[in-house]
Amino acid sequence: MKLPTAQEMQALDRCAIKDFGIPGVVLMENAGSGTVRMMERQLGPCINTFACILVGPGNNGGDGLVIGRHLYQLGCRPFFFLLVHPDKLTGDAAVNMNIIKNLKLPFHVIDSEVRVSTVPVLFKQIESQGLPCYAIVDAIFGIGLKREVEGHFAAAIETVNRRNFAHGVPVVAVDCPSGMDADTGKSMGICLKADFTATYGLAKPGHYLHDSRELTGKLEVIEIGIPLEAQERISISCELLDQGLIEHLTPVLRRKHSSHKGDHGHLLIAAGSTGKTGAAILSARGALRSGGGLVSLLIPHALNSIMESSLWEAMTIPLPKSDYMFTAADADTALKLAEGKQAAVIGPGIGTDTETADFTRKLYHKLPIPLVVDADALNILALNPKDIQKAEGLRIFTPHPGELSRLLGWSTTEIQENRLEAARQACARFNSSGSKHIIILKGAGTIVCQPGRRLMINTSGNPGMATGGMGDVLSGIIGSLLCQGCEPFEAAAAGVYLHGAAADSLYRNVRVGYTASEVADAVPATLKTLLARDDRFSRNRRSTDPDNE
Ligand SMILES: NC(=O)C1=CN([C@@H]2O[C@H](COP(=O)(O)OP(=O)(O)OC[C@H]3O[C@@H](n4cnc5c(N)ncnc54)[C@H](O)[C@@H]3O)[C@@H](O)[C@H]2O)[C@@H](O)CC1
Ligand SMILES: [K+]
Repeated sequence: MKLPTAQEMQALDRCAIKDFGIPGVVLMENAGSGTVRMMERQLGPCINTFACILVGPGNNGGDGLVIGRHLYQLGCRPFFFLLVHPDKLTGDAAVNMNIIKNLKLPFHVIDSEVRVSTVPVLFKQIESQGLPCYAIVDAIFGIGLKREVEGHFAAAIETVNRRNFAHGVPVVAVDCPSGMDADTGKSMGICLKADFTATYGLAKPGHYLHDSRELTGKLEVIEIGIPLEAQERISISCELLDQGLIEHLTPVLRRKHSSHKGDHGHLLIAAGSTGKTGAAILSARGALRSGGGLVSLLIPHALNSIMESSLWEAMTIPLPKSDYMFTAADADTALKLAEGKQAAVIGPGIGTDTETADFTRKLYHKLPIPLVVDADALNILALNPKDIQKAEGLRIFTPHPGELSRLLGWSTTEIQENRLEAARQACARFNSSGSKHIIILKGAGTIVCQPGRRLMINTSGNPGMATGGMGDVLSGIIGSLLCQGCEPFEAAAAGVYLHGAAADSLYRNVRVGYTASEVADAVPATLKTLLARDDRFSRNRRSTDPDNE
């Protein structure tokens, strides 16, 4: 699914109205009626209840008026709380206000902080008439929010968030919770906390970024009649990364019956130092568990026995001049060992010693094959970010916000509040003209971005993943997908989705306490589930295939 920014969504609306002749008021009617259908699906029938509808100054408020009218049709009594004087509403919102007046439906103007403070009292008065409250509808601001929320708007949002006057009453947000920046998910001073959000036409990036899950609640996309042709005319760069990506795992999932290990790629991993040998093991495990044919692990020679005893399936290559950490004197050997491999990973657990930094920089600049650049390798590059553009082969960077902060010189808060922009900036800075290095900005809603390509926000994953070693596993998964023949962007995106989906399979039984190695071990079953869900892979299966047993 495409995720338009506020500006792109406005362009889509305009295109539907101007190019296809669909009146805005029709789109608004569809938005409102669709939301009421969603409410009845989620909350049950609304007959013999009342609803409080907070109406803002723009078209989001107009949607709220339509919602109230449709609830009324179904036997619910709507009470409108207008945050602007009704005479100030314009366009389609004014059309709908006129209908509310003609129907003589009750409304209260709460256009000052003092008036907002009367909302709980009015609520109790309505309640005392003997009807239960069905829902509070937040139609204050949608994608037209322009600045920090202040004054009586902020007071109204705070009143709903406190909800001490309406315990247990569900809050339904219209398009996005008021106060949320639809592009970034950032709260603009204050943001309403919804239980459900009905968003129109397409979801927006903000619904998947920052802390928006807590603000948005359960999200549903309501079809409002914007023609698909309009989507083809408006360029939308951001997309949702979901299981639709499975098709890009074709090289991994479709194996010839006669395939052998040499058909599934050979990955080189440079990882580990004293105290961080686990990072190397986890990266190799991620690679092997996602179907990699062969994995060779470069390791400082004094640590080799640990690797040999822990990793049976990977080959370890002790580097002779590196004792407990990688040294520059082994860089040429490592470059030589990369010959014949399809991809490499560098960084998990290597530390940032100056010798290791020289070793890493040499590999980073000289390796001609695609290289996943992770963890300490990113911290090493951050010491001299200007050099990042000078690389022989394609690079896939996998920073978490802290690592990207060092690379970009932004604070982690700035990155978290502007995750899409941070990923775009990194893409611009790390690429020179013609290069296609990929950025994976990790965290809730991991972003995958490549110049001239799509920008994707991941939907898989859960808070249980916030524990050591998860990133090491991801680096191995992506390296392995590269080796198996996935295109770089697809390897990055599908790898991110697969990693999160494997963790989600564990999260179904436990919330916290599962480990990175368990996530790696969950990858094969996750791949099988993804395969089973996708018809393209189940078609043409023969009765003798193991899956049919
Ligand atoms: N044809 C369309 O354009 C459609 C629009 N729809 C709805 O319309 C919404 C967008 O409508 P608008 O563009 O009117 O925008 P909004 O209704 O989101 O808000 C804009 C209004 O709020 C004011 N405002 C913005 N930030 C403020 C702040 N911080 N403090 C105080 N006032 C502030 C603006 O001056 C303007 O009056 C969508 O989110 C959606 O709910 C839907 O009805 C579908 C069709
Ligand atoms: K809203």
